Amino acid sequence: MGCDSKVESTDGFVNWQDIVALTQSHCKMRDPSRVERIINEFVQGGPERMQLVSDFDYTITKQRTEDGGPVPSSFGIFNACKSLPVSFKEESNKLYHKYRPIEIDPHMPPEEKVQYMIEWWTKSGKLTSGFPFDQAEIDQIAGKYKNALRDRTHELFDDLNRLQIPVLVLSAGLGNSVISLLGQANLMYPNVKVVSNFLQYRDGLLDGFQQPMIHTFNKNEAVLDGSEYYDLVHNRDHIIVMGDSIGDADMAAGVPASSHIMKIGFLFDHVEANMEKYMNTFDIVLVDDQTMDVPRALLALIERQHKLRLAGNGVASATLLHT
Ligand SMILES: C[n+]1cn([C@@H]2O[C@H](COP(=O)(O)OP(=O)(O)O)[C@@H](O)[C@H]2O)c2nc(N)[nH]c(=O)c21
Ligand SMILES: [Mg+2]
Repeated sequence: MGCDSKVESTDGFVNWQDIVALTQSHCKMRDPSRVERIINEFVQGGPERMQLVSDFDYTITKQRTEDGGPVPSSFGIFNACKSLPVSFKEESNKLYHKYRPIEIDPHMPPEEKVQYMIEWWTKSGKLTSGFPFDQAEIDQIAGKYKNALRDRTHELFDDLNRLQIPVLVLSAGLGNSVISLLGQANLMYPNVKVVSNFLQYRDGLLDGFQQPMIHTFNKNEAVLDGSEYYDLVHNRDHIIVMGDSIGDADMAAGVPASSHIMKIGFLFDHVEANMEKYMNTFDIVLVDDQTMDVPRALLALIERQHKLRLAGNGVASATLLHT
């Protein structure tokens, strides 16, 4: 259905019920009035105050494809490469089976998990060392999944590029796969930055991951402190955060407390069991939504008001259908 917005207002105020994408039955909001307030702040602030932070795996890629085919994670794309030594695959599997249950253990407090996660990413880096590896292998596999991106991802990235809104793709996975897939899908616009774990080479052989290590518990904007990207976005206090895991909601941690943050969560697995947690964590929960329609609807409103302002018309007085 695209990002239709049915907005009729004489004072520029947007009612959430008029945003068609938000009225869909699979779009859930704990507090619609809060969502409405933030949208109006975004609309009034304009594109120059906006930034978007997104997870990659199962947020930019789909959680479910039309043909039911699986979508590998960024580490999964690497692990599917044929030239990897058998011992690498075995050891890496062992690590996964040891640490993944800890990562998702609902009883262990996060403070305790951090050490285990650092251990996992460190051991994984050590394993990813000492053998030759050609990026072309990742490119070949990633290329097969260009169509596994959410519907209208291209339109979303076009919107963001046109509005010059910085996009941070933050992934605790493997950056080489992320960049490869986004690049082959022609989405690596100049306003897109990928912060993730990248392969490092020494003397022609793999030598683990480059620093800083990005794991599930430091996967937020604080890790950017002092970087060029931080300088670019630190004045942009209107933030859209998108993710599919509960931890993704914290990706804007590190930005000034006064910021307005809209957290969008894509929920697919174990919907009933997870619903309450997602509703308490994200402002908007999208259940089995494999599109970018909701973030696009927000951007359409921001762009519409921006254009009216540029045209010398301070408030929205137009009726705009099917933008
Ligand atoms: C170190 N390490 C971490 N992971 C997983 O990769 C995920 C990357 O984290 P993420 O960027 O939050 O991606 P997500 O969208 O999949 O949540 C983590 O949640 C871990 O479960 C890993 N997965 C594989 N296959 N191999 C690894 O070495 C490895
Ligand atoms: Mg994810």
